[in-house]
Amino acid sequence: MKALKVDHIGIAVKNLDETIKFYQDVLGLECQGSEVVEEQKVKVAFLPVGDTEVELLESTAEDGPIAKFIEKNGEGVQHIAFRVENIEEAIAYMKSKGMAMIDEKPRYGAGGASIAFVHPKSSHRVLVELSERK
Ligand SMILES: C[C@@H](C(=O)O)C(=O)SCCNC(=O)CCNC(=O)[C@H](O)C(C)(C)COP(=O)(O)OP(=O)(O)OC[C@H]1O[C@@H](n2cnc3c(N)ncnc32)[C@H](O)[C@@H]1OP(=O)(O)O
Ligand SMILES: [Co+2]
Repeated sequence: MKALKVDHIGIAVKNLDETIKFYQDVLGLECQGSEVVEEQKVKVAFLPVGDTEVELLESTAEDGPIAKFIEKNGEGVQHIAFRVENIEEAIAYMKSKGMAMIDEKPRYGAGGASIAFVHPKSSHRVLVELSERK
């Protein structure tokens, strides 16, 4: 298994529209659209930069992972997503290396990706997302 690239950097924000303005006006990025991902209780916006993307995440529910993260830490980088060739193989490989998987089966990710999270306790306190895109 080899991570192919940084697919995106996930940033927890309180207000999507306000934060998008910063990335557009100050960093010159363009928002490629937004999507509600019910399963993760988030509304996401993607802003491509080079061959990767910034993923802005606003919570849609008080008990969602982004709401909890902001409650504890405030806004900021919440996860890093690595692109993998085959998500099932990547999950199996991670498990063989003793990683604690939050998701043992692929879940739906924004834009139709297949994703799985590795628990930060296994990955030196960085929440790692694995992402396969067809
Ligand atoms: C739409 C999709 C996409 O890209 O397509 C997305 O990205 S969705 C992105 C949003 N979805 C997700 O994040 C789903 C996966 N995340 C989760 O299941 C959860 O957020 C967990 C990562 C398990 C954390 O849950 P919770 O806060 O309830 O756990 P906890 O308070 O017991 O925390 C356990 C330990 O992990 C640490 N911890 C918690 N969140 C962390 C984070 N984001 N980065 C690094 N460390 C983190 C805590 O400080 C704590 O450390 P200590 O024990 O040392 O105090
Ligand atoms: Co993500």
